Amino acid sequence: MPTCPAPVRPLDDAAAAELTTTAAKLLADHSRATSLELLAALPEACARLSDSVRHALRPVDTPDGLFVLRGLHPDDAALGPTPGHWSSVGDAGALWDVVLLLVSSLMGTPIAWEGQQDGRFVHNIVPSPGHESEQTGASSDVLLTPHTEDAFHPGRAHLLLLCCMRNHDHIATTAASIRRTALAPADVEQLERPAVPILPDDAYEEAQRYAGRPAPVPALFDTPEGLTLRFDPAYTPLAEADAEWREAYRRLEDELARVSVAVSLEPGDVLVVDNDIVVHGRVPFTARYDGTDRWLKRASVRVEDRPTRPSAERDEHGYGQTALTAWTASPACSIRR
Ligand SMILES: O=C(O)CCC(=O)C(=O)O
Ligand SMILES: [Fe+2]
Repeated sequence: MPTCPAPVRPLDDAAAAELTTTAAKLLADHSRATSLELLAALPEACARLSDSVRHALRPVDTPDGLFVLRGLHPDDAALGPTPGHWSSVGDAGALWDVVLLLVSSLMGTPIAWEGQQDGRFVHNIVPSPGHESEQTGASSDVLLTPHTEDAFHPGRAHLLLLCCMRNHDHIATTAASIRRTALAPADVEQLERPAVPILPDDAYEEAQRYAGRPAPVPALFDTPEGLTLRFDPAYTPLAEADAEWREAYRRLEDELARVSVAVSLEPGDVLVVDNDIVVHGRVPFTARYDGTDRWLKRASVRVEDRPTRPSAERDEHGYGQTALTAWTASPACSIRR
């Protein structure tokens, strides 16, 4: 896999300063990055940002289905030690939560899940003791298998944003674009057929207990701009599919592996991934557990009215999970802060 394969969108010093100053002011006005009032203030704050920031955050515009925004510079010492678990992050790196929320809001609407990381709109991805072999962001020893983020749910993000706080060991995120694959038309046709469901991943304990019948979903969808995909083999009961579908799925996995790139994020980099075009994962690594581990902040963004998904998704139950959106999130929602 090539090591520096993603299109880089540079952010000049003035644009970077604009984002961090705006974020610092929002944080000073609302005291916490998790404040609902801060979320509600994001659109107005974004409206005041310059064209050069806006230009850097134009939609993903290549078949790579991703880009790296480069030019932000977190102060490693000021961040403090990498927490050992998302639940102990507290306010660490809160300025970067707000920067990421601003970047997200320029591209769409940030979303959160009540059932994940306490309903926070910015998740912290850190290796955690006891979780080394899971298929979640908290793992380390295992390859995090390429997946569509929140593939089990019709309300999943259109864009996934990963902002790097720290990555001393240059641990790569992997990314594979369906638009770079060369599948036979017969395989595409097979995989456009809803054969098996995608089940909630281990980050959603409540959804995993949902009693409703899972709906079979297609892995591929044809759009005027090209194919999109919904893919999470680790949570797909492949044995329930017929042989033809399974074989086509295996060839899809092989093609995605063939075109996969490894993106090692530097502190301050924001990787923007189109969740309809690209599956992402992470290479295995040995966690340090000494306060200097890799640390990413993650946001999920909806971009409404994109013709990238089959309309049948609207009838799915989503295993009882509902995405909360930043502008309409209100204290009535049971977000714990
Ligand atoms: O650690 C990474 O690079 C990616 C982890 C992941 O899949 C995620 O945060 O959604
Ligand atoms: Fe992921």
